[in-house]
Amino acid sequence: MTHSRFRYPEKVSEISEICSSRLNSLLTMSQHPSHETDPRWTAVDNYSFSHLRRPSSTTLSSADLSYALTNSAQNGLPDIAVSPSQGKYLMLQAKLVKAKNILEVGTLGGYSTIWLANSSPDVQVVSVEVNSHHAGVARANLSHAGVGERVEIKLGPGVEVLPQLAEEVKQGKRGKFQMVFIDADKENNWNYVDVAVGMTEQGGCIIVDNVVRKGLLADPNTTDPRVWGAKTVVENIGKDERLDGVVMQTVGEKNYDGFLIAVVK
Ligand SMILES: C[S@@+](CC[C@H](N)C(=O)[O-])C[C@H]1O[C@@H](n2cnc3c(N)ncnc32)[C@H](O)[C@@H]1O
Repeated sequence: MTHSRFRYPEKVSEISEICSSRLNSLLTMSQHPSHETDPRWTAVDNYSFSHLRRPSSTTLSSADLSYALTNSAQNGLPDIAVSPSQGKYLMLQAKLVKAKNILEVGTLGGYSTIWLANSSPDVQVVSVEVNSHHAGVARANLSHAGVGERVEIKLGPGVEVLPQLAEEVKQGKRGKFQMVFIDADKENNWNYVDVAVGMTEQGGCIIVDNVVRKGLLADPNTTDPRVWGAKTVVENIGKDERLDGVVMQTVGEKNYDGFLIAVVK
C-alpha cells in the first residue's frame, strides 16, 4: 500500500533516466531566460530585509542608503549595485572577521562601500574604481552617509592599483586586510584574488561577486569573457593551497547569481 503519489525508482537505469530528463528540462529552462525570474525572489528579499532591519543597531540609516542609490541614478550610474540584503550580508561578514581594514574593487556609487564602512565605527575601507565620474558620485554618497573620512577611493584600474597596495602592505606602510570584496571587471577576478591573498591576514576572507551568472558558470561552451573570468577564479582557487573557497548560489531582486567566498589559510 502506498501513502503518497511519489514512487521510488526501482532500478539504477530508471534513476539515470530521471536524472537525465531533469537535466534536459533544466537546460531547456536555461535557454529561456524568462523562466529565470520569479516574483517570489524579490518578495522574499523585501519581506526578510524589512523584518530583519533594526536601525537602532547601526548608525546606517535607510535615508543614507536610499540617497546613495537615488543620487547614483540621477548622475547616470548603472543600476548594478548589490541589493540591500547582499549589502547587509557584506556588513555582517565584515563583523564576523572583525575587519579593521577592508579592500573593495569596484566602487560604483559606493552603495556596497557604505555597508562595509558601517561594519564597525573604526573600520577603514579602501575602494578601487577606474571611472572618475563613478568615484566622484561615490565620494558625495559616502560623505552624505557620514563615512567619507574612513573610505579611501583609489582611482585607477585594479590591475595597476592592487599591486601598488600590495607593495605598501609589504613595506609596512599599510596594514593587512581582513576582508576583500571583488566586484569590478570580471575578466580580472583571478588577478585581483591572486594579489589580494598576499595582503590579507590569515583567517581573513575574499568574496568575489557575480560568479554564477544565471548558471552559465557550469556551461563549458560559453563565450562570455565575464563567465570565463568566473570560471578561472573558481578553478584557480580550487588549485591554490593558500585558499579554501565555496560558491554560494543566490536568487533575489538581482536575479539568479551567486558569489564565491574564500578563506585565507
Ligand atoms: C558592479 S559595479 C560595483 C558595484 C558596487 N560594488 C556596489 O555594489 O555598490 C562595478 C564597478 O567596477 C568598476 N570597474 C570596471 N572595471 C574596473 C577596473 N578595471 N578597475 C577598477 N574598477 C573597475 C566600474 O566602473 C563599476 O563602477
